Amino acid sequence: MNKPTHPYAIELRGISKRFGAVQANKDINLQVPAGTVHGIIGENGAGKSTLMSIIYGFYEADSGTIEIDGQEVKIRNSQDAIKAGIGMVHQHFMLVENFTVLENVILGAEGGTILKGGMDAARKELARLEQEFSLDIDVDAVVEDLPVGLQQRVEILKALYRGARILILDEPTGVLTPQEADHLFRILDALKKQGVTVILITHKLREILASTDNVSVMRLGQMVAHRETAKTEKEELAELMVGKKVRLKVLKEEAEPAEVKLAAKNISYVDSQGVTRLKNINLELRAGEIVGIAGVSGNGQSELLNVLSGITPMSSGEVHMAGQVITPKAPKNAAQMRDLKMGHIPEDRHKMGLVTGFEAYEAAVLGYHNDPAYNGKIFLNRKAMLDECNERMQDWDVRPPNPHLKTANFSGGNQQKIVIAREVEKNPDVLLVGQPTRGVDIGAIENIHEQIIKLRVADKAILLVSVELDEIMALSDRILVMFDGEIVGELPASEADERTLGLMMANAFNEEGASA
Ligand SMILES: Nc1ncnc2c1ncn2[C@@H]1O[C@H](COP(=O)(O)OP(=O)(O)OP(=O)(O)O)[C@@H](O)[C@H]1O
Repeated sequence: MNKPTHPYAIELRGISKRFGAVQANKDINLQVPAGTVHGIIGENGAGKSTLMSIIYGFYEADSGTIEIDGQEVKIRNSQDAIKAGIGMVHQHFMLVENFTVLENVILGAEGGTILKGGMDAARKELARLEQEFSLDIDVDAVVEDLPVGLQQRVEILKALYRGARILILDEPTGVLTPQEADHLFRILDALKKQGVTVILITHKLREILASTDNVSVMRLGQMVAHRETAKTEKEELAELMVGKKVRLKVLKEEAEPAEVKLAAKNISYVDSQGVTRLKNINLELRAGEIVGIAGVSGNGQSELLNVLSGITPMSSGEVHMAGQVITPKAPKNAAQMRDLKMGHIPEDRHKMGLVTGFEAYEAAVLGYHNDPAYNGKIFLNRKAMLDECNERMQDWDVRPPNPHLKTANFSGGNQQKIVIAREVEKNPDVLLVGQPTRGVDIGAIENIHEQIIKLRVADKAILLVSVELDEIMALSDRILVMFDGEIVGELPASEADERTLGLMMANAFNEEGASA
């Protein structure tokens, strides 16, 4: 890798971007020293993604300049960004699942390594990069067979193959196990040693403190602070982001679980391809307890939430709830489960929680539109819906508090607040919660966690699925671990730690336990 030729790999001056009434970026200045890891933090809607989209050419700034290695560049699209040596690893991977790693990496790559040297040259270059940065990838593996952590490394390889010297990672650890996240940070370290500059967007201050050299803080579209990481701490960063002191710990009393509110007995689910996704799941949720489900994404957690919430019919087994026995022969759909007082915060807010073309006040009653509160004589009572939406936006600090804004145009965290508020405010007896704080900032996490604890205090039964082990450990009273469609272990939260859970999630506990 070439030695940096300028102290700043990238420098932004006076970048502004407006979307209608929203000033998403305002006069942003940023200097990222070459060969460093630079964190960008900020609340939901602070403008981080907009800024990165400008650097990567998805949006053009209204004003301001971008310099790479001291040279001003015009970035009108992602091809320009790639030419300027910028690579981006998105939250949602952009890989062709049934292609191999090699095919994915060379797909669409410009410059014609393939043309000049054929596949062999491409393979050689990949092997070099793969080794240089300890990526640990088999370039002939088919992407769909790879766990998420490896798919992410394929994205990194793809960017490096295209000559990236500045790599932007947007919330990279959201879907990783702790072990995969550790590996990612080792890779970032290797990148840095080779002179690559990394920009890391994350809501996790622990990651910022552990892996960055400098950190910049955004609030309400502006860059409000820059800090050398070694000279700051979690509390200061949280306060800079939110503009006030933030409690970083969940406060809760000892649980006093009461009667069983939901019991799943021997549930199995075989999908339309004939693949068994859930195997003999047995679990009970009691009033006044939070049961956490830990697991690497894709091990049946989503299917479990879908089956329990009535979205997907189970293949065998029974669910007992509110005096009803639900079986494959006597199923209940999602609306009927809602009538039994089940709330569901789905994992994927885009696909299942919202209709992104709807305005916020419409999305705020999705699934509850038959509620008499919103029912006019012929049409829905728009005023009642708007009033309620306005009130909830205040209570849940949704930004901007505009019930007419299309849900697609809220930042990820604010979309999440709209969904959670809708489900929690209906006061369910049983609440299924999937990834409640994915992509949500520290202030909003505090609020969401408080609400979930309040429901527990009010004797609700809560099933929490999250890839965030901190969250599972902080909120749950009991933790179940899922692997390959089965519950492979259970621990009281008081006995759980990250390493133990991480190993159980990889179903490696016994082997490592034996060798430790
Ligand atoms: N295409 C768009 N049209 C209208 N408004 C937008 C658009 N994209 C972003 N915004 C608004 O710009 C502001 C900044 O959003 P942005 O996504 O950059 O924030 P963020 O800091 O990345 O948030 P998060 O952490 O939730 O991802 C928000 O108020 C958002 O609603």
